[in-house]
Amino acid sequence: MQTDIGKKAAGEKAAEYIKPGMTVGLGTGSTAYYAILRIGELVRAGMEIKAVATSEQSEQLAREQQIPIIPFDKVEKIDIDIDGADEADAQLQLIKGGGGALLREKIIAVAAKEMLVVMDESKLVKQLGKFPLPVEIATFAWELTFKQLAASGANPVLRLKDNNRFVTDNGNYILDCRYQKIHNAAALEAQLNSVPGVVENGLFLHYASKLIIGYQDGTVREITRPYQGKKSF
Ligand SMILES: O=C[C@H](O)[C@H](O)[C@H](O)COP(=O)(O)O
Repeated sequence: MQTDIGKKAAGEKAAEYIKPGMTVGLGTGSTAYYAILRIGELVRAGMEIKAVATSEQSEQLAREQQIPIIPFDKVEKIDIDIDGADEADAQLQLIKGGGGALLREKIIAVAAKEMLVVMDESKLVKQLGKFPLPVEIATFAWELTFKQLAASGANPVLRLKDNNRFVTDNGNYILDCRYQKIHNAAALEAQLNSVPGVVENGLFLHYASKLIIGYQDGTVREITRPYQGKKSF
């Protein structure tokens, strides 16, 4: 598939930032997939790193690739998190969670010193919001959480998979909220977080330090945010 050329280029480029001794956050999705494959090659060639995964799917792939996954009580730092995005703007604000991994992804992104976002060119937008914003919610009385979000103008849709309710790795549901355009992402994030039953939202506003954008001709472009003094723990 042609778009995979861009995803592959971005994923493989991100792996170049990994140095021996690092602890690496492994993202989720079809672009992070290529980064994990490349990291697997580096590990099998002798590079010593440790990793944590943002989903069960990525953890399984990492284990297949012989990437050492460490338990969270052994994590002393996370040097780099490499993850995909569903949308990103030039300010490095993101929508994530198209694959349902947003909660674990945000926990790792917050903990990491650097977050490298890998994506193909189709994900770069002027304004966030065309991609429906994933909001992870508790299953308890989810219908009431749904109504609260609907009343706030979120136009939520309960995510399904094979005609059943989609359930995240954490046992929650996802509401895909259709805003079309998000004018004030920070205000929206605060509003969503104030609704009881909302576990996490897919807005990642302050975490990415670099976008690595892959193009269909196999080239990449990087957009870097000035260092913000982010420390792991
Ligand atoms: O929940 C999934 C993640 O946020 C993914 O990183 C995001 O959906 C992008 O995935 P992909 O690279 O497959 O488009």
